[in-house]
Amino acid sequence: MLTNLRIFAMSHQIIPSVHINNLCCYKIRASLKRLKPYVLLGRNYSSLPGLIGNDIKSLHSVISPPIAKIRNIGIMAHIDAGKTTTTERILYYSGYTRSLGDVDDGDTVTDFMAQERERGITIQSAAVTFDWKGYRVNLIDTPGHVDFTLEVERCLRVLDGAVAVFDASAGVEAQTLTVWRQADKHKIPRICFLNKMDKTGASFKYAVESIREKLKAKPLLLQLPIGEAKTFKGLVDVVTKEKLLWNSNSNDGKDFERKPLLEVSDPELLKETTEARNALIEQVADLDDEFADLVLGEFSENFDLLPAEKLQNAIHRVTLAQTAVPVLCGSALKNKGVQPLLDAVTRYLPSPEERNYEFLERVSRLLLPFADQHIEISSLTAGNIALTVGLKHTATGDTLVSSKSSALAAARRAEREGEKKHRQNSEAERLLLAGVEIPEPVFFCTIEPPSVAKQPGMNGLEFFSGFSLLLAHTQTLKCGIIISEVPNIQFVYRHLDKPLGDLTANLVTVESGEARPIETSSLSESINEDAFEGLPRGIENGIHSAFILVPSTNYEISACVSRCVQKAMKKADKQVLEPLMNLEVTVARDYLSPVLGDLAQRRGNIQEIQTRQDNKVIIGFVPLAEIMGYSTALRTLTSGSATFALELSTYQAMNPQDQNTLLNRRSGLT
Ligand SMILES: Nc1nc2c(ncn2[C@@H]2O[C@H](COP(=O)(O)OP(=O)(O)OP(=O)(O)O)[C@@H](O)[C@H]2O)c(=O)[nH]1
Repeated sequence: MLTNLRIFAMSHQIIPSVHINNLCCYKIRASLKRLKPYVLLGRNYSSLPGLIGNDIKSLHSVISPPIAKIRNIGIMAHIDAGKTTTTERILYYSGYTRSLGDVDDGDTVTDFMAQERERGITIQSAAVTFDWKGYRVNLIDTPGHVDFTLEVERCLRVLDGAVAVFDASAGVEAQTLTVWRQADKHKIPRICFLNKMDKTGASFKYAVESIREKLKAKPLLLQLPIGEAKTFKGLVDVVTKEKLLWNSNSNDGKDFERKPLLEVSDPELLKETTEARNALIEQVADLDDEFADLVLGEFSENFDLLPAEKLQNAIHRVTLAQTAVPVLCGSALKNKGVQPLLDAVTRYLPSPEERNYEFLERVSRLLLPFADQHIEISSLTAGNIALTVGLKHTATGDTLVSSKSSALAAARRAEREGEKKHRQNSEAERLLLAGVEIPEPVFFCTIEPPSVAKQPGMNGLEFFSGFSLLLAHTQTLKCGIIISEVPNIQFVYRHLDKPLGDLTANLVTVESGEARPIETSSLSESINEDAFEGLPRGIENGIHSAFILVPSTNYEISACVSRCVQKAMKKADKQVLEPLMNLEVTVARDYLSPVLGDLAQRRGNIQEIQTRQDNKVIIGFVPLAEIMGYSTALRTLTSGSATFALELSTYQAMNPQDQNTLLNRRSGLT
């Protein structure tokens, strides 16, 4: 039996979680003989779903729900849209917790790292499992901060669906676009939740328009808000034509009433809802042939007679096909709209069997995640997310198989499928699980512990597979967010111990098959034998480093080659290209001038200043070299009220003056 796991590594504890998908009823059997559930209870948790005390029988129902009843979802958004707050409400209403956690009080379940609680932001993804109306939901809360884009990417790979949370007063923001594109890449069906409907400036219409315009998505309005900002008190279910009002005496939002809209009591709202429902039916019929046939046949005369269930089934198919996105609204903080969101998750997002995965794997030890707590289990049905421990050599992006022969069989099948180029959803696509796409690195440095004693603190970095990933994470480190585990960043030059001989690098051009020397560089110190083992790599590194102006290379060979290329470039007409970043800064009107002034000093090129509710959004470009430490500067300039997002745009030619300054600085002249 060919097996296949998706590894989802959880922080630097090196606990990869495993997402097992399968169309049929295979089971994973762990080699563990003992079945010993252990749960470390911290905050006020209810018993885990289906688990009463240490009842092992009920544990089986915990770990073996039917695949059709499983939802593996992620919550994604721009920073501060309210993902963690929404997740907290979800956990509370599902009975997973008995008290409401608050980001602002630093006691949420999913933001369990000390840094997360201190800063009130999500840094690493947390997975939790709970039940909702007979469904098993595995949920991952992902970070919204631009520095942790990679963390979002590795989560998306294991999800079958996602809830995109928006701040209803801001609509689509810079980082929303990034995570939306990532979800597009992994073909993840989505639901939009317009959160913060209670906030001053909240606008349902504005947020929906921004989804249409900026995300180029087709919003399906499944709800309408009753009131906005201060007057927000509930919502209308457009599909069933019911109003949902939250009891103002209920602090936790658990109690709400669902009533049909009536002509006598709500004539205006009923009219508005009927119009919205008719528009929704037409929109879905345009996207789903089966539903179009139904609507045009039986119900063409009167859409009111169309049963809600038929419409819901069609919305599910459209969501799965990703031709449109259901839009819901609410206020997580004020405890409104979260239960209908959960209903929508189970109703519209796909189960694992509706996605195209087929294989599973034998593993030695399995754990079910409950944020920072884990329960050990012996087996797990396909379609779940679980953790496995002790895999020393695996990293994010790896695919585990049960044996070499199954891996070879998979590779052969993938190859065969690869030849059939035009087939959609090919077997190859299903066999070769998507890797993590690492953002292009923009910083280069080497990190070393200041002493051997500090080495264990850095072990977590090993888990980031590959050099470039480490570089990508350096960006995070530079921004000063995960500092406590990692020592200071320094540029490090390596020395070789055993002298062997001198090295000379010659740079030549080859014209009509004839080599003509351009430049020569010799190394004054001697190098040793070992250095020659990595000769091709060293040469490549040297040329690379000469062009991109990194401060150091790994080996003396590289240094010599680099110097040679740099000398040749000095003689030539050279043009330095520097990384240029797309920048979007959201700032309160009062702080616009100082922020613009600061950007001018940073060689910023402002393209547009938009008005978004009470805020101004500055959109433009800025050279990466000028934006170092920007988060601290911006915080100081705006008393911490502004946010910004950065993304590599392109490499642009520097003007002669800036280029001279840079080259002089690099050669130590200034
Ligand atoms: N008015 C209002 N504020 C909210 C709502 N939901 C969340 N907030 C506030 O918005 C801020 C950010 O909330 P979080 O839940 O941490 O947002 P997040 O998206 O998880 O943030 P990151 O994980 O850092 O990206 C907090 O101060 C919340 O109290 C809401 O529905 N209404």
